[in-house]
Amino acid sequence: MATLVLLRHGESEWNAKGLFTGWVDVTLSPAGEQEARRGGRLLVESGVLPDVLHTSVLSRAIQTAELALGAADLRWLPVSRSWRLNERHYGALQGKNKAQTREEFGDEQFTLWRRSYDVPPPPLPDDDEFSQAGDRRYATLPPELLPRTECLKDVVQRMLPYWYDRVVPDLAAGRTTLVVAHGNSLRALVKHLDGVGDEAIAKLNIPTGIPLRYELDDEFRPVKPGGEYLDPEAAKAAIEAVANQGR
Ligand SMILES: O=C(O)[C@@H](CO)OP(=O)(O)O
Repeated sequence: MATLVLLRHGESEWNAKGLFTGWVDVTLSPAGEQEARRGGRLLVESGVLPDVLHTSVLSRAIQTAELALGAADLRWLPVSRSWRLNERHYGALQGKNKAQTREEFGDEQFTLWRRSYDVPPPPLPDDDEFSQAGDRRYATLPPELLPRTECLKDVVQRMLPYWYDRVVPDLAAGRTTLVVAHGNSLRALVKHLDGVGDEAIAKLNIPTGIPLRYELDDEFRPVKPGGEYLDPEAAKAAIEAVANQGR
């Protein structure tokens, strides 16, 4: 049996403005910083003390982990970071306002781009101001792996190698493992863990800043499907708010 804790970063500056973010490297809003610290306090109050940390290479996840672990007096934890835990690349929607996009393209197309399993938005040109084509943090990534857009299926495919090769070994060694990542990279991981269907995953949303604990069996599958938010009431309201973004 092993304990896995998933934490979506706190509210970012672009979450607050209602913009599609993806791989754009925005920082936390002041409210997001508070959420991150509260996430750390929830870990302590629930007696869930991680031994290791995994994050994406995006600042909002790194900041969240630092603030949460600071609040839990666990800044010293060993850490591993990977682009494979990054948010879904949102293609040509990066930098666009969600409500305006919904108005311009209609609810069906908006929902398809935002929550369908296998329909990616149009690709983002490399010369776009919100492109990551020249970003140093991806310089060692083979060019064919650097996405220009992704659907959730693509995220599952690029995230799973990191899960099997880097996270599972920590769990197998009995380490309580904290993964701090993003709305859609965590949806991809939850889809895998809980075996959520391609249709049903459209309805699954992850709130910012509230740790989600999973006890995993010897095959690294949840003992209790869906896991357990450390603040279930707050999670319920926040999940609803994520679902309604752009409306
Ligand atoms: O903009 C994004 O990158 C994500 C997460 O904030 O948005 P959504 O929840 O709409 O997929």
